[in-house]
Amino acid sequence: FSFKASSTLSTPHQQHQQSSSSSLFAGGEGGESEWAKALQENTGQQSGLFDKELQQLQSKKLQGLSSSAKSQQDSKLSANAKLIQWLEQEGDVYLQDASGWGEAPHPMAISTETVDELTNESSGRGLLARRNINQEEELLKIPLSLCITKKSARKTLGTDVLPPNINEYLVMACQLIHEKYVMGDESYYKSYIDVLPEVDEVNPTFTWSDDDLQFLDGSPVIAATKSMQMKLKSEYNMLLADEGKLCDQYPDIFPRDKFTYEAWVWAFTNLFSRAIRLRNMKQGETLAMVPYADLINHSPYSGAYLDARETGDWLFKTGGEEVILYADRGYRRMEQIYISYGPKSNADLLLLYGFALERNPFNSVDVTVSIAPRTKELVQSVLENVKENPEFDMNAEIDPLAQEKLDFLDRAGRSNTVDFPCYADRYPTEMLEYLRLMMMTPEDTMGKPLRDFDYTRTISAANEAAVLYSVVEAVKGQLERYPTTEEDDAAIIKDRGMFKLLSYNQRMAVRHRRNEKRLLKRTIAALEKQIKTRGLDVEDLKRAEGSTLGTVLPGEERRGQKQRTALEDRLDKMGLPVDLR
Ligand SMILES: C[S@@+](CC[C@H](N)C(=O)[O-])C[C@H]1O[C@@H](n2cnc3c(N)ncnc32)[C@H](O)[C@@H]1O
Repeated sequence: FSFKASSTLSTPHQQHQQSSSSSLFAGGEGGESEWAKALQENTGQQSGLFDKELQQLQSKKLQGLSSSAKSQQDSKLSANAKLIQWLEQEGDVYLQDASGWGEAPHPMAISTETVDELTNESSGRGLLARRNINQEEELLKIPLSLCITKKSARKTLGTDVLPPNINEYLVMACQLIHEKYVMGDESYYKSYIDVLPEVDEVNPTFTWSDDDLQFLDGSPVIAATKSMQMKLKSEYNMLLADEGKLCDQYPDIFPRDKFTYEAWVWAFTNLFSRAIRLRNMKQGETLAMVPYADLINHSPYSGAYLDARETGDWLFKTGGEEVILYADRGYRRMEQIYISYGPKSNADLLLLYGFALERNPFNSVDVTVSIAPRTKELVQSVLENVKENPEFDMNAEIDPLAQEKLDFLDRAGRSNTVDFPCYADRYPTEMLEYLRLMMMTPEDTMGKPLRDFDYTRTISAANEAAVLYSVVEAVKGQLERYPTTEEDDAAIIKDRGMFKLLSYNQRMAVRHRRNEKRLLKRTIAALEKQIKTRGLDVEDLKRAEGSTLGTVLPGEERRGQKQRTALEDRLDKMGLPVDLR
């Protein structure tokens, strides 16, 4: 089997569609050779041509494998088959490839091993098209009654033990631990729990060792990871482990030897990388672990996403709810099906899902900008300590608007530090507004108060120049934090033999830091071009570049910030309690 062989399955028109869709996925997701590789992988179901073909290929492939790899493969296959059986029995989910009464053959099958085409790294299990699939075809339907949610967790562990206002991540983590470590073979969800990966199969950065994290030195992912680690530990202690908490209060339900911190980290590894927020529920929204649906890998180019709907047809509503997925486009037989986990940057993916993409249109790097307004006191104190601050501009002047700027920020509930996601070609308006304000001079205000200006728009050419130059400076500052250059990283990756010797985490880290540097360099180039094309680099606007106002003062960057970091914003959006400090 090869990609070319597949063309016998499709019409010329379909072939045209196929090649255009595979070029869309040239970022290592669904490209042609991955398609061919996926073909050589495997599924766990017994009947039908598709499975027979795959089994034949499978046995060929297994010939080259060690016996431990073979037995690992076998146990994965049997876990897949058991999951499908469980879903059919318990949820009446139709997953067969044969047509039945009123049911079309199920369009997908589980592959136990998929790989990223560009990096050749494993992406674990995935779902493949069993046959050609039309756009908008229904791909799956899983009843909510089989999902793990806050409701199922409270019901399982006791509604009196876990109060109604408890955070859904925390309570679902408890149910996951309960099913895997307390109930084990007796768990109702056993077939589902058995296909959930271990921590070392996912490797989100919050589970990395400090040695591995060192490979990310300079990257904002480290701070995000450390915050997350602290957060997980304190949530664990506050809910379960501290004196008088659940392990003490209800030792039968929360036995300490099962509700360990390791189990907690396993539960969160699975929650962060697999739980889905269903928004279209009868009663608002809910976070859910959805068996089978959570076997679908991520592509930032996919237009498909999972959501809930009420069961039954338009005439007879049955009162239940189910999770559904429609095809975002046509798929050819054997192609891997992807959904979008949302517009996530590589840093987010690495932190929560344990992988990053070589091509990601949503990629960004968090950059901190902090402009210290030069009040009289500040300038004096810095000049007094000039030895410690050699980079400080000796001609620094007091900014006559400094105090007004600080008061303005204070009234708006803002601090003088912004942490913003830097994309190669766009900047958040929040950052531009902040910088426009901080760069105001008496020539801009002409005596009017600062609050009379609209900072969502350009104030003056000189102000805009100062803004863009300070973004360049902040981005350069971020680049300087890395101990190695992009070229160093590229050389490490290029030496394939050596690169292979690094662990998965280390390889991910090197690729990631290189991609961050690439993005930051592109940002600088784009900004410099913009400054030129907008005519902002002319001499009489020089106050911008040489401005005493545009520099980040030593030690000022993180001091006294009130505002949340970009990570906290993301956790907030995910529904986690976010007060990390
Ligand atoms: C919802 S699960 C998808 C199924 C998963 N592959 C499995 O084996 O169970 C999400 C996890 O799949 C992997 N994954 C998903 N999309 C990926 C991609 N495009 N590249 C690499 N790994 C991916 C990551 O390990 C991620 O944490």
